[in-house]
Amino acid sequence: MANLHSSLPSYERLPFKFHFQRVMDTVILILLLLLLGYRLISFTNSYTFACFLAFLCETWFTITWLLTVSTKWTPALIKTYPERLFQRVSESELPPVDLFVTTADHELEPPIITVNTVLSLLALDYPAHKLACYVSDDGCSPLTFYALVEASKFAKLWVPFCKKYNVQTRAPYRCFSDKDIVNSEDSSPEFKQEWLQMKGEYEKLSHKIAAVSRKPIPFELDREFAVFSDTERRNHSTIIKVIWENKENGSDELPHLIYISREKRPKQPHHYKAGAMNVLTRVSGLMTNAPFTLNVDCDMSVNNPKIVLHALCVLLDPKGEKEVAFVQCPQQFCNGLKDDPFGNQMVVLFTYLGAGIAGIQGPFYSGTNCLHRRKVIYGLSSDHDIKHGKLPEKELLQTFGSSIEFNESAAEALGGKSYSPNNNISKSLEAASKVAGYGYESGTAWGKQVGWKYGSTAEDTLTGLKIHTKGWKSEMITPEPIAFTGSAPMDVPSSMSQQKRWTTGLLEIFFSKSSPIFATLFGKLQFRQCLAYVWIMNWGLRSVPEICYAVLPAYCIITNSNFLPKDIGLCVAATLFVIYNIYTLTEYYLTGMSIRAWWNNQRMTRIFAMNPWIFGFLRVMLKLLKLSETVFEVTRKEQPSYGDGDCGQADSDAGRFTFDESHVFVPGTTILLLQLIALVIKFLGLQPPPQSGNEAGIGVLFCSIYLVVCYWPFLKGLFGKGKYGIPISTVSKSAALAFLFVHLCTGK
Ligand SMILES: O=c1ccn([C@@H]2O[C@H](COP(=O)(O)OP(=O)(O)O[C@H]3O[C@H](CO)[C@@H](O)[C@H](O)[C@H]3O)[C@@H](O)[C@H]2O)c(=O)[nH]1
Ligand SMILES: [Mn+2]
Repeated sequence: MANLHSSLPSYERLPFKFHFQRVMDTVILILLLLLLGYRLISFTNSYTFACFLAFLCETWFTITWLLTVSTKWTPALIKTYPERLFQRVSESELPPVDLFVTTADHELEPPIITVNTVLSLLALDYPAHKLACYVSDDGCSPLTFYALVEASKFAKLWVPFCKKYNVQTRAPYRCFSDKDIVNSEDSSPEFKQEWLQMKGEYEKLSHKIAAVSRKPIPFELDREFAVFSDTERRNHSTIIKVIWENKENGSDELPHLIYISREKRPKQPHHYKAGAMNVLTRVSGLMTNAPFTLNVDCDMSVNNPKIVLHALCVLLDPKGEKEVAFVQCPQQFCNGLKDDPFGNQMVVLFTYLGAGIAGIQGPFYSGTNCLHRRKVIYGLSSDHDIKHGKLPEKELLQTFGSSIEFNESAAEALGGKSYSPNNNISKSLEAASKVAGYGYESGTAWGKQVGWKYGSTAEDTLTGLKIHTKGWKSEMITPEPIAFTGSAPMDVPSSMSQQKRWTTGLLEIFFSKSSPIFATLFGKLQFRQCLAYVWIMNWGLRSVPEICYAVLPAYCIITNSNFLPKDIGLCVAATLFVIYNIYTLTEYYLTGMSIRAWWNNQRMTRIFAMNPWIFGFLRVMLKLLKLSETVFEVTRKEQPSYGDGDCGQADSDAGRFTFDESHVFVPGTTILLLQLIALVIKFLGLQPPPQSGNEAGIGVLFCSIYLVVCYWPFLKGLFGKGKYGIPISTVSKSAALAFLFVHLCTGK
């Protein structure tokens, strides 16, 4: 029986079919093709510029839809069975895992957030002596360091408490905001008492951190902090501090905790997050060299303490061992505002497109919540043949740089299967400092063939794409409860800048040597996986037809012309509109979302497509013309204040649209003003006489009004005050653009 059991796979990929979706996807595709066909035929007797432009835009939308359909067509679900894993691997045989956390700015990312993430990692249900947690601080902040030192003291109480009572949510602020835990009838008085005690300790910890953040740290008082005394954020030497070392090698102690702030020098490129990840990879390679790494952003805390075991079900499975490079867990958000007002929770997107991609070559690497194989990060392809230590020394030097110690560890990781924990923590400090220096990578393969890839602000998608190109698969796992939870941007400007960065980064990849198209032609990227990558990279390109299409109704009303097809063609377009909306609404309903959430997402898709995406597109164009470089702007994270709500967000105005001075709001405001001007012209009867019976009819009017409804938050913003109002500078720019447009249309 035992044998039979041990031969069962520890994970399964279960394909399934969304029948309803397939039918609807196909119907919509057919309608789109009919519309294009009608347009082509009607061009023979009536051709107008507006119709031609509309045809081009609709062609683009049809291509986008085709990519969507292909991506969603064969969804799959991965099931993991940790109990079966233990039939094959005993607890003492479990491999070590290195944990990476990145933070970059103690103001945009308050240290208490990082602390919670780190605590949730230290408390993972996994032998502690096989874990090592490395925190990369690109902000070189003594405050972050201080917070981690204090957190490690608290961890000595917290981790045993979590394990003793099998607490499920191990990020303290989330645990303490869940009052049901302690109010439940099942909890023992002893637990309740300890819970309150822990809560008190956590409060002390957060007060300490808050107090220090209000005043400068007195470096001279504490030798530990002296290294920070003459540092500037972008000009300092490497700082590596072993905050806690698990010297006893005990499984019930705490995992190692190491703070790293890599060397930075002014004007030297540091490659943002990708650069930080490569330093983490090298330093950990010297210190613990675990065959697997788990990386999270500073705001993504563990929600399922058994997650490493679930991921290992895939990574250690005989089949997974050969095929699967990384295991990705979805990004889910615990601070979700009601009805997703800013359309950034992406629930429906993850459910359908996420499952779809999982059924092809596997999920994209999304930068966080992911377990990688170290040897794949070091550049191994799926049909590799490197045996232990077989890589010639010269090749190692050219690939991995000049550190002999690191090259030894890399050779071991590439060839070996040594799963026993290495413990060279303090001994490796000097070598570690060297590999974290800014010049270390020059002339090596870091950022190109090995490690996290440079050249895109979506380093995650690029790195994952390179791995898929080598023939590896990836798997998406969704255990119960969900693996990690984080925070989605809480306001519109942050969402906009995040969308802008994503579009920029994705489009950068599309136009580079690493483009998925080349990867399919010359590499091992599967064809439909390529289409899935093109689908997501198409965001930036889509902004152009979206904007043209939104300008068309205003143009047609102002000039009294028409861009919509006539007769049957108009029926097709109208049916398409109705079916598309009913269909998307059903998808929201099926995922348990409200009608409001559906509408918010519909309108935010239009707003994202026409605002941040176009800036992403323009930035990449400028980069291609070598006129500017792209940068990674860190998203602001909200300070958690447990006690109210799930993630501590209880602002009554949360969910209201806010604006800032950024250019990102100019296109939207202009489009809105254009529609308003057009509607005024229409209702005052100021339109010119129609040309050859082609006047702007009810359809055009409907499109214009629909856009005003989509831009309702902007309309309110025109009259709002403070951060709720669109700044005068933005309104003036948009007004100038709108009037220029009207002038060009009418010649007046
Ligand atoms: O110079 C930098 C810039 C950023 N980061 C870290 O990168 C992470 C992601 O940054 P964030 O501003 O939170 O970006 P998001 O848009 O939320 O991130 C998503 O998109 C990024 C790519 O654009 C991925 O790297 C992330 O993993 C993914 O969660 C954070 O932990 C930052 O501290 C650095 O370490 N160094
Ligand atoms: Mn983030």
